Amino acid sequence: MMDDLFAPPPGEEPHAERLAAGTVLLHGMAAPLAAALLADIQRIAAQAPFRHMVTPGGYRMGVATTSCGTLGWVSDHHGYRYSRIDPGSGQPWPAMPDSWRALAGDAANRAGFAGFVPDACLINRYVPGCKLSLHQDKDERDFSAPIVSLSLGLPAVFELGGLRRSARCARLTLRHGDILVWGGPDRLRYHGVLPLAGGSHPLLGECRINLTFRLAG
Ligand SMILES: O=C(O)CCC(=O)C(=O)O
Ligand SMILES: [Fe+2]
Repeated sequence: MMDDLFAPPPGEEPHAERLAAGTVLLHGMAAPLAAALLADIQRIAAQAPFRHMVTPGGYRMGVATTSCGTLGWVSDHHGYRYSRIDPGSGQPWPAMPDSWRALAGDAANRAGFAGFVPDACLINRYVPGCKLSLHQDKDERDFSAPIVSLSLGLPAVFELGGLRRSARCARLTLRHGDILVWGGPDRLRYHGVLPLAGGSHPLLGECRINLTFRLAG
């Protein structure tokens, strides 16, 4: 597959690009695992289907989301929060696969954040035209743990802003298999995703899936 040409050969370290003191892009780190990750995502989504959450302001999100782990991210007219229960099913969220937790811990470690053990993974699905407005990830209880973000499928333009909404954003392309880690002084940076461009990915088709691993509780 085309994209695999850009993944590091087995046993070789992924190219790590430090973008800021607490922000590292691990190019293609997850590409060799993409098929297994996708099979896990399909299993999780069979139990906790992707849905379009409604923001506290009453806006239906274009991005479709689900979660796995002890806690899942939910939004409704009461606000944004983490919940042990999937409001769609009334059941706990699907378990986070051990291999996902290990991969996220490994990525965090390579970025300089040792000992990261996520308890939540938010799974976002974008189709062409979908975007995610500039925001901070601040619903988690403890900001000492980083955010580990893994991208699959179509490439997206990610906006990396500053600690204030008004700060100028850097733009970077997140490609299939890339893992972006931000933490420490960068943990509360504003960030967002520009409208996804059209296209078709050999493995995922006309979509992009992003996993964000968090320590939420
Ligand atoms: O899709 C992405 O790359 C970012 C997702 C994100 O920022 C979030 O889920 O909070
Ligand atoms: Fe975010």
